[in-house]
Amino acid sequence: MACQTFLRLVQGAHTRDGRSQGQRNAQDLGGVPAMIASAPDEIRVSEIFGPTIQGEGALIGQPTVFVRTGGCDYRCSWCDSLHAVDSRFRADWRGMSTAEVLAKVRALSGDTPLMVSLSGGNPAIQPLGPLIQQGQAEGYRFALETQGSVSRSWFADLDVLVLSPKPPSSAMATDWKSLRTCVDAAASGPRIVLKFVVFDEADFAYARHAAAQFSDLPVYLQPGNHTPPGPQDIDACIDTEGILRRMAWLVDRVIADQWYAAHVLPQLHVLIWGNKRGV
Ligand SMILES: C[S@@+](CC[C@H](N)C(=O)[O-])C[C@H]1O[C@@H](n2cnc3c(N)ncnc32)[C@H](O)[C@@H]1O
Ligand SMILES: Nc1nc2[nH]cc(C(=O)O)c2c(=O)[nH]1
Ligand code: SF4
Ligand SMILES: [Mg+2]
Repeated sequence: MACQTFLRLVQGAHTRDGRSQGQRNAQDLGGVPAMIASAPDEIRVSEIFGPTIQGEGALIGQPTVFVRTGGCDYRCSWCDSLHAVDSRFRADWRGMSTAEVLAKVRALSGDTPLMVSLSGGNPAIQPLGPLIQQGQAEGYRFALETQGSVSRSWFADLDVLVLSPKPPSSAMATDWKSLRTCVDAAASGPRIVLKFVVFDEADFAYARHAAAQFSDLPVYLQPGNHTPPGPQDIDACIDTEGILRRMAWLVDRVIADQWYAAHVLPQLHVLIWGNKRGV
């Protein structure tokens, strides 16, 4: 698909159906059970790749294998991983057992344990508890990235839980109660961090407000990117200039606000490779 066409598709998600944010989220959340793979222990996988470096947030720079699950209860207007969200890509997703996923992780890492990032889609809607336990028994560590809409008791077993609630520019509404439940579910175990995508002033204000409600959690801010996901010719339309402009603005904004506890980082992998898959 041509780059511009894809970009229009992604941006169009803002006003696609005229429903309110709350209505859209409620309907999407209602679909969660249907998105869990039919066999109860099967993990719906979009892609497994690496090792590469973690490009975002608290673990930036760490060699990591990514397990990207398929299916999400959100539809962020600017999602950079639509191939793991939109049902148009469903044919590329595959139901895999815990053993199959672990075997792939082992093969990619040359049997040397490292950090595994569980991302998606929303990995919280997949049965990942056994993978985390069995992988950890072999020395692998697990981080999970989620928007905080669905919590699981097995969050407590993670090494790192990255909660990335979605700001106004995403056109999604935050369920603050669910977000709190995620934090509570993980309270006894992993390191928990907040990561916010920021495109504009309203997103910045949202991040400020959300962080204030979880004042003991470290905060990572990253400039949003409008680079569409997918095709191989992605480098041709990477929005590097826009990303760096927003990055500079975000640094200024944090300093002006004396928000000295915040960390500001770009998506390093996007700067290096664009939104290319598998890196
Ligand atoms: C693709 S999401 C998958 C995990 C989960 N659904 C979530 O949103 O946290 C992984 C990370 O990428 C971030 N992300 C997605 N699209 C982005 C974009 N266009 N610019 C910057 N970050 C983006 C999300 O906010 C999240 O922190
Ligand atoms: N290198 C690299 N770092 C990442 N950090 C978060 C990613 C994601 O899409 O979840 C991601 C990704 O896809 N690649
Ligand atoms: S919650 Fe994450 S995976 Fe789902 S649409 Fe938003 S950014 Fe994409
Ligand atoms: Mg990504």
